Amino acid sequence: MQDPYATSAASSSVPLPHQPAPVPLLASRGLGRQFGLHQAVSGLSFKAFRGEVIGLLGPNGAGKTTSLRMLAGTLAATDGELSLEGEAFDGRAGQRQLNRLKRRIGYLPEGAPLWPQLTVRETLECVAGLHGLSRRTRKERLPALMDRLDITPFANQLCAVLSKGYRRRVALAMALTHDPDILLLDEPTDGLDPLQKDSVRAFIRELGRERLIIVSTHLLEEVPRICDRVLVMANGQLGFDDTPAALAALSVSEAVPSAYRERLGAAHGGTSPLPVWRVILSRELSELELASVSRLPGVAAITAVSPEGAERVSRSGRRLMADPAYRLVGRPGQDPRSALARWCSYMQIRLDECVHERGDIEVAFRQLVARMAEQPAPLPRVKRPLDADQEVSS
Ligand SMILES: Nc1ncnc2c1ncn2[C@@H]1O[C@H](COP(=O)(O)OP(=O)(O)OP(=O)(O)O)[C@@H](O)[C@H]1O
Repeated sequence: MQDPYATSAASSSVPLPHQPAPVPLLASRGLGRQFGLHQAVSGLSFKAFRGEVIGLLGPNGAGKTTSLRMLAGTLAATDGELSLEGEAFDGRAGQRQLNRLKRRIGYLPEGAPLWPQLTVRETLECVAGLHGLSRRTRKERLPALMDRLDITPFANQLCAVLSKGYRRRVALAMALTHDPDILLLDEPTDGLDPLQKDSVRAFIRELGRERLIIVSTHLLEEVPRICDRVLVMANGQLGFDDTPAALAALSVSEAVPSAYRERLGAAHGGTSPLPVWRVILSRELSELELASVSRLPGVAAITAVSPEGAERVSRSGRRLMADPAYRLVGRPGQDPRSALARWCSYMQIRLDECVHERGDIEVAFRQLVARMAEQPAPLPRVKRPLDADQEVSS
């Protein structure tokens, strides 16, 4: 996985003139959806590229399903537009144009709706027919897909009697029938047993090598395993767009004094994490020495932390004070460790430990969502452009 700080530094570098900016496979600009007077999603903007697996996170009601439905072309947007390899689609896109979008997209909807009166095989045949796949392509693709998702033994079973986990797998197979290059998956591992969860996650990673995958999930532990990038939504708005490691790092940088966080974070989009190291030295630093460290290249701040268990026991059983521990905050994209090591050597202070604090994705998610909840909710437009539940016909 990429180092988040390396990413921040790279993204801030100016592209060389001869390098054309890559065209995103899917992009959304100011996408929004209003249901009646309720603004469910507003100002959703991001660019997504082939080969990315993007996690879409957010608390219940954040707007994830609404966003995925708009991206899949099954729900009309009331604001903004999305584009597929540069071709723009907005709420007024015609059916023919939307069908072109749908041919490129595989969508696994929330709840995995199936046709109860059809068998698994009939379901996949039917979906393949709707996508206009030739008999030959169906013969090659469907058995392989059923094998990969372990549903071959249930091929002749009615969908109505499938267990929740198998319904999910059949729905995933339906989304993949036409071999789309964009996959939008709404909670794909919901209801699966632990072994199947692992198998589907591995499958998603495999599929993501050559496609773009956007996957909504409440299972935060699966995000670092399958995603290269995370979008976090709350109140219908996007509040974070970076790597899973960068999201986890937010939990550590939350512990950084707010004055530094605001000063440095604001310069990097507000939610950018600051790189943090836990440092243990052979002796305590004076105020003067702390000020001297905070001026080293790449250092934003250094603060003393109270170590858990303020004392330790030596081999002889003697109680010793714990080593002085500090939290060293780097500037985004910079690594202050060598400067610190040189300073310690000059000052004849032993640098016992300098460990990158990676943080905890669950803690970071909670903190971020709580912070986003404090922001005012988006105001709906007074005029209703569409009825509350108007959808795009499929
Ligand atoms: N068809 C609809 N008509 C009216 N309101 C809707 C409709 N669909 C969604 N909403 C509202 O839009 C908001 C966002 O819902 P959405 O289902 O997108 O959230 P979510 O993040 O997917 O939630 P969850 O994690 O619970 O699935 C909610 O307040 C929901 O009640």
